Amino acid sequence: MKIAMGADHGGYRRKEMLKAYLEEKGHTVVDVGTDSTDSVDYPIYGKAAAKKVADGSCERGILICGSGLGIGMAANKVKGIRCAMVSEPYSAQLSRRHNDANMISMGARTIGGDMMKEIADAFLETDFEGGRHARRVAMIEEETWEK
Ligand SMILES: O=C(CO)[C@H](O)[C@H](O)[C@H](O)COP(=O)(O)O
Repeated sequence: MKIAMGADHGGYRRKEMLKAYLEEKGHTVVDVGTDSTDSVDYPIYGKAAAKKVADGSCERGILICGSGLGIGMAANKVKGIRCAMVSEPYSAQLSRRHNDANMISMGARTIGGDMMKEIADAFLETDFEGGRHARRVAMIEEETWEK
């Protein structure tokens, strides 16, 4: 699978580790940076990776910052992106089964490396169930929505 990856300085080392793991498993990673632990602004990398997923050049995206929160919020501002902020594999699996998430974000300051690998595997190996969930995902994607 072709996967967009992005991180800020807080997530840089984990991104490198996870990129190597995913490439070893046969995935292709499109790395939008950052490329060091020098301080940067996470929205740049969250949005850059999200655009790769939104324009179809990557099938999924994985983001890492200090908490996993801000970089995921930034990604979700890009139309067509459903980025789930996750910290364990079951939520990653459900984000695919029920929400058709096309990106996840994780926190390097809260999640260990081995757990990140398990989360990434769950995210990448789980299919969307469709059915009633497709209706709900379509509602998320509506431009305007009234109760
Ligand atoms: O999600 C974040 C912010 O909402 C991330 O944790 C950032 O990595 C964090 O804000 C970076 O903080 P720093 O003190 O500038 O390293």
